Amino acid sequence: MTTALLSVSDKTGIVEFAQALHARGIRLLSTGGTAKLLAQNDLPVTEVSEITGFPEMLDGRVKTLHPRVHGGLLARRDFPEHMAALKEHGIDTIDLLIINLYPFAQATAKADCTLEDAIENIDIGGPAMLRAAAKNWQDVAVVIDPSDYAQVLAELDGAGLTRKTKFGFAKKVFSHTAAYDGMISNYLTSLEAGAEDKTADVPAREEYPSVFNLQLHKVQGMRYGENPHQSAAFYKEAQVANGLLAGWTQIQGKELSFNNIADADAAWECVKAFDVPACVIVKHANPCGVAVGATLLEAYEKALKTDPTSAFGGIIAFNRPLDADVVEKINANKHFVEVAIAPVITPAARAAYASKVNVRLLEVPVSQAVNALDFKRVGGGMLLQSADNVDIVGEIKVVTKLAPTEQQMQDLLFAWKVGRFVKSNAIVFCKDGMTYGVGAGQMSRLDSARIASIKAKAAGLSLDGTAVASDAFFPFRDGLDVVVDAGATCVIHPGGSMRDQEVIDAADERGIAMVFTGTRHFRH
Ligand SMILES: NC(=O)c1ncn([C@@H]2O[C@H](COP(=O)(O)O)[C@@H](O)[C@H]2O)c1NC=O
Repeated sequence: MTTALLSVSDKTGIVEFAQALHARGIRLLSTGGTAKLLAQNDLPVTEVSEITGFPEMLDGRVKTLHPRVHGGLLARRDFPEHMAALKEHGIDTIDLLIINLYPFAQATAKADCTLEDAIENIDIGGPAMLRAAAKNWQDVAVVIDPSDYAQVLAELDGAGLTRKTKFGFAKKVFSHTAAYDGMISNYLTSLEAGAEDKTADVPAREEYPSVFNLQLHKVQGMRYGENPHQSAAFYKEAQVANGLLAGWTQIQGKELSFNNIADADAAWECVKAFDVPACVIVKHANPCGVAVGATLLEAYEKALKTDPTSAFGGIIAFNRPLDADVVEKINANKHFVEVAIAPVITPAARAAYASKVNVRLLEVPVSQAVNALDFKRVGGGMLLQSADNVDIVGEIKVVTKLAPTEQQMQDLLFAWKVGRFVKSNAIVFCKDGMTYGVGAGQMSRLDSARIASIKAKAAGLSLDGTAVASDAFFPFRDGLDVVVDAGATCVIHPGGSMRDQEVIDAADERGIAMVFTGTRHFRH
């Protein structure tokens, strides 16, 4: 390896890396700003303009777009005719390319970014060199990630960069340029009509671009998908926001399955919604026990009471560090869980779980972060929407003669929070920071109401004095009658039905308190 070309926008670590290359006898070529920085640090550097015979021009739009650069990158060293062409035209080979591109993402994230600014931040020469070098990966190593600098130096000190490393770098490059172009496409196709006539303005943008590009990185292949005859793999975003499930650290247990991950996400999203110690137990993507308490132990014991039968083999999530006392209780209850999730699993809790080798333990930092967009696959298409991450929009309105007491209001708000994480139609009975009955995923709200009360009875729980949340309005009074017959004394739902008055009259007639939220929380 004799010659390296360095051309970076983000100059972090570049001086040290260039020093290390120089110390290994590698000649340094570089573009304007990068070359200047290297020279300031006493490194002998040849400017690209010296070898092209052209100054960098057009405000940097043309720097490296020249046969002396691209010939040096693209010539196959094992093709005599390629090498002869280089010799004929006096072109030297370039063996190592170190690049990062104009920061389009950072530029367009700024509130005052005009269309002109955005366009100027589209790198042209960089991707061209990246693609050239990556295409010729057998002869040229191309490094875009500063975290790879150390590996490059280590391999240079050995037998030279391996084919595996160079091919890995080439794959990384094409994924990177695909993501870079995807980002540009998302930006440009989100501009509102007429942006092209006002390039000096900050352009108005549609929420959803006309072409949507998304890049995901494979985390793991899976033994199977939702069912054993389905294949599956798990992918995640390049940058997972702190607090989202995909940022998990697995402490113990077998590999997570497709259903484990889907259910873990449901449990984690629900438990994160609470700001006091909380426990959520999920089965088949629905909470079958949710509770808050003064301690996690109390929250766990309450959550388990809702539906101990369904809780067996479920996914359990906590929003506070999980300590040994809770794990010991889980073990004493012979409560088998597939996955346990918490922001921290203390060494004592890990020790208490150590003998249950099949239980997957995940740590995920707690935060209020949610996915910016929610996706749902349909045949030949994809639905995109923003996250359903509001508890209540607007004011809660008491619509009955009877207003809820302070305690009832607390129970109603708890039930409403839980209801957001229950598949529609959702009916949730709650009291004292705990779910008493969960009716999920029924085609009729009436059936969800009936199922919730049947399940509560099966768990030996009385629904007397409970608060009920319904994820959408009661279209008729019948659903309301079912929950009041079961023992509920207050109800929260969005309202907005044609027959609101019929339902309000029914609530008054039955002597319960009812509030409207004005917000619906369907979940499919
Ligand atoms: N136009 C070109 O020929 C060209 N060649 C390299 N660049 C980019 O220029 C940047 C480095 O510039 P400088 O070394 O002048 O700070 C890199 O992000 C590199 O990707 C170019 N700039 C943009 O297209």
